[in-house]
Amino acid sequence: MSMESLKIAIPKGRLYDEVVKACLNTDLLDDSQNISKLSRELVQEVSGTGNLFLLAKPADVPAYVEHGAADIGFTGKDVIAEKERRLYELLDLEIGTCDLVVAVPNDMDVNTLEDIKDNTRVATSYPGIAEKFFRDKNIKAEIIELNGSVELAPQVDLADIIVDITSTGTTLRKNDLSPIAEILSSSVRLVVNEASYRTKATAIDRLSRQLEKYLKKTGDN
Ligand SMILES: Nc1ncnc2c1ncn2[C@@H]1O[C@H](COP(=O)(O)OP(=O)(O)OP(=O)(O)O)[C@@H](O)[C@H]1O
Ligand SMILES: O=P(O)(O)OC[C@H]1O[C@H](OP(=O)(O)OP(=O)(O)O)[C@H](O)[C@@H]1O
Repeated sequence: MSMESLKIAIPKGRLYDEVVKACLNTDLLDDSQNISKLSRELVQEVSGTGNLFLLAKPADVPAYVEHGAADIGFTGKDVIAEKERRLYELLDLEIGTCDLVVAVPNDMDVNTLEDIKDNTRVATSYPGIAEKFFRDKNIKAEIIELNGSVELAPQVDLADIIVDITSTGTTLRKNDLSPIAEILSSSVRLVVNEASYRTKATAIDRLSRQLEKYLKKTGDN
């Protein structure tokens, strides 16, 4: 049976290997149809299927999907939640798991959210999520947007506290920070363009079922 071909936005950084591994268990890709991030080609056509893999920054995957440059995409819930978008979130792949937390310097006298004073400066790469979180808690925070190495900011007095990802906890620990609240727990999700889900429903539903089967198989082990 010939399937509709799909444009698939995938994250080219740390999530790449696990996302490709999941795709290898679907019609999107098989072992003989290699894609490679080492080639530096950001659009890669898969032989035989007409599927196109787009290698994007994880935070940009939702934009490619929302605007229809990609039919579907794989990326972290953290970056999906950062901005309100018109797209469907179809599946949790349970890979790339990490937590978005509020963390404070160990020598700061703050143990819970209630201890945070008004006008506290918060460094984060998630200004949308952080803004909303503190607003909902009636805490007046001043958000300072950074693109990475957020744990550095409190050490040089650019910010008082941070909102950032933690996974093993090493980066927080090595920078004398402790988490005091979890904002969201993240993992890789399959997201789908709204129009593509109407015009390519057969291929997308089939893919979703294959991924679910793969998840069940890996979960059982
Ligand atoms: N320590 C971690 N452990 C597991 N998953 C993580 C961790 N940190 C981030 N992630 C997930 O991976 C995504 C970021 O991936 P990656 O680090 O490749 O992108 P990036 O932030 O654009 O990095 P860079 O700017 O270094 O290319 C996050 O959005 C999150 O979903
Ligand atoms: O709990 P850990 O296992 O230490 O992981 C957490 C770190 O991983 C990510 O950083 P990344 O390596 O992507 O660098 P970045 O700070 O430039 O985003 C995240 O932003 C944390 O800094």
